[in-house]
Amino acid sequence: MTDLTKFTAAELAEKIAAREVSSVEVTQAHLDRIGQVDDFVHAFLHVDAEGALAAAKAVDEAPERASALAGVPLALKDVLTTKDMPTTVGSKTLEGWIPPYDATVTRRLREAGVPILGKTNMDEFAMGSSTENSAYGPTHNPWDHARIPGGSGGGSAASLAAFEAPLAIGTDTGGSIRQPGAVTGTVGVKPTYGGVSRYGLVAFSSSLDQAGPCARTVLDAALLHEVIAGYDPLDSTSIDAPVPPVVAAAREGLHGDLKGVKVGVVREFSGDGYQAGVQRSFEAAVDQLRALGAEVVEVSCPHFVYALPAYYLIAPSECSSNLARFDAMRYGLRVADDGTHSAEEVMSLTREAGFGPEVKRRIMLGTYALSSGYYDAYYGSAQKVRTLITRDFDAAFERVDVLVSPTTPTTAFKIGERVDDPMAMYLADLCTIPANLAGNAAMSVPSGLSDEDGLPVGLQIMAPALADDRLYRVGAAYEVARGDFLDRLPELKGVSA
Ligand SMILES: NC(=O)C[C@H](N)C(=O)O
Repeated sequence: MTDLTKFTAAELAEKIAAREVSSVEVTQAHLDRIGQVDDFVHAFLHVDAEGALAAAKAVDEAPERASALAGVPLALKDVLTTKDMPTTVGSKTLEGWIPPYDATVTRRLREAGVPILGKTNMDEFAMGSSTENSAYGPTHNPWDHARIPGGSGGGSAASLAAFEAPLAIGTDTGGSIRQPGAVTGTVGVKPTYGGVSRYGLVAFSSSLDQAGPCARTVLDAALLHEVIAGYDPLDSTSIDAPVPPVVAAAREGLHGDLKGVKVGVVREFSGDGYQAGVQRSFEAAVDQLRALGAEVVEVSCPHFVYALPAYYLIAPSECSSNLARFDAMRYGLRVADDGTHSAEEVMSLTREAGFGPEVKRRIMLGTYALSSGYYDAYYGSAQKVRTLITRDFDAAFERVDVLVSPTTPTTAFKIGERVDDPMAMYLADLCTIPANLAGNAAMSVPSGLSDEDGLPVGLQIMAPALADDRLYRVGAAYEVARGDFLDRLPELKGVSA
């Protein structure tokens, strides 16, 4: 029998629409796959077989398709609220919390007839680059069990690479969609800030957080992008503008022609600290873009090298304020509530017990950066750097249509390798952070496997705000030239094939 987990989302959607297969069959096939491999991968924190199958059945019984993805199941990062499933954000603080409302992204998925298989693992409050900061244990990279799947959205990316889901949702504050995409050989897109509603996205750093699509192909990501994007009055930073024509752009890209497209290679993102295999994969990808007809030039963005330090002032500052709401009174965990402690003691003991070390580190960094006397020197300077980075992008986009770089300096590192070295962990986002600080759109598309270690490498494509469609055109064209490589994914332990 055909293995329904091996198709793209676009193919599955067509088969379901033509009633060649039912959504129930497709959803069940993925639930079975999760049952077979997830003890090994640990991509999911919660699986909702009943809910997913009920949604699938509703699609099968509906007279009309609710969307282009109707019936195709999906894995949802556990940072987006779901009123019928727990939302833990990878933290003990919210263990068992069932939100009273759906995030706008969740609601749009349901309205589009997309069955939600479950919630995926993540670094606690999306702080991390390896999923090792999850309070529920790490996710493993399907390419190598001993390695990280990236973070914070490692669960979403791993679920795609392990064929547990054809589509997933991630969120990207500093790279949490793109870096996991790169190290698992999957596609991840951070849409323009404001392009996808943040309503119901548990906030880490509100001026940077952005939900986006994760998939195994560029066209699949585009189809999902179109379902979740668009203006939402419930999010004050949502952009009231038409969604860029991402699906049409992906289809155009599939013709494999990039004549007339100008591509800028970011000079600052190469050299020391970049693994040789990553560098070679990137150079080969640039050659392929050229072969597709693109005009390639080198572009300097001199302030990008300050993006990482600026991010580690801005993101922790916003986090220290956002996470103040976890006070043991309103949600989730409460300890020491035995009548012998004051309310303040209960709050502080609960925060001590509920937050992991990385979250505490960021709250302290942020509180320090915002404190009077230091505010101008730290937070204020970081905001100025943010403006300079935006100007670098503006200047670059006067010359080129898109910018490219490796998504990450290295391939997937070993579990445990960077846990005691926060700086090394932070460096995983060196190339992804500028797009978050400026608010523009960026994608990671696999550029095959590194010739050094046989692990996936990501090509990052960046476009101006509200020009997300450019990512899809270039990404899809490149993908055709690159060819398939997921068939080289090692067989997972415990899977009988
Ligand atoms: N949330 C993100 O986008 C991830 C980033 N690695 C961070 O730890 O902040």
